[in-house]
Amino acid sequence: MATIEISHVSKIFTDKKRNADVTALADISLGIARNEFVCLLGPSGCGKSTLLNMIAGFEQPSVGSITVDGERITAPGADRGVVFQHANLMPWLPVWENVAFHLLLAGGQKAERRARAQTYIDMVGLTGFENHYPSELSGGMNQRVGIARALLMNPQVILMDEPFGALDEQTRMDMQTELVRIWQQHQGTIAFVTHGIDEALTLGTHVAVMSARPGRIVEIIPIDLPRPRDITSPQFNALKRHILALLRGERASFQQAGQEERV
Ligand SMILES: Nc1ncnc2c1ncn2[C@@H]1O[C@H](COP(=O)(O)OP(=O)(O)OP(=O)(O)O)[C@@H](O)[C@H]1O
Repeated sequence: MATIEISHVSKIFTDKKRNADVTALADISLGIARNEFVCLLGPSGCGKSTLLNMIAGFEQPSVGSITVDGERITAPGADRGVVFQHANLMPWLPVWENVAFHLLLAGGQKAERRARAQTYIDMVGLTGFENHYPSELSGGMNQRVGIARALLMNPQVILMDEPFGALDEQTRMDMQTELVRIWQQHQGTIAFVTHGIDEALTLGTHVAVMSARPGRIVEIIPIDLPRPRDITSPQFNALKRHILALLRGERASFQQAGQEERV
């Protein structure tokens, strides 16, 4: 059985201001197996974040169900670590205290928190920055702190919502390399939301291409390319061309339907 099982999930939001319903997702079924790294790729507004938020337990499906290791998701839990576009760190706490923040909430002793934090600080390549404050770090380093904080709970799955979206190109590529290394070392299951075709193809064991709203899964593409991935290789470009064609097809049907596009 898959670690994450999304079964016939639809999500309808009620837009109270306009007195209308918005169907964000329609009949999504997707299984993510243990240790898979699945990138959710699709046009803006197709419901990627909504789907991730439902796996996280922040939102509930209107129809269908989501399970993690067979347990139906009804609320957030320590089995799922979440990393957002912005790390949302506590500016008054040093790196190690931010990494061990959940242990602080749980009433853990300082020595234990410090020791547990160090493992993950080392894993994300921040050794030596334990006592720095978030304002003293670059955007990429702050994201590493956010990733370490999510890993510390040793979650079954890590859910990432455009975690590198706010970084410059070079830092983003460095972070992608780091994330693949961490994923290989940590042996986790990852669902990763992105706008970037290159990013999805660089990271994923699979890319789930989604349609414009209401979001559906158009195709789940297994990515068998060797790592580290060569973004200039003919195989990489062939996959990119295929995904572009899928997304262009989606965009054309979206525009024909007379809807506004926000890509
Ligand atoms: N709380 C909400 N109430 C009403 N509508 C919502 C709510 N959250 C999301 N939506 C709508 O659901 C649709 C999907 O939004 P979502 O943020 O999941 O898309 P996305 O693919 O992650 O977009 P982007 O790539 O631009 O971040 C959008 O049309 C959005 O306006």
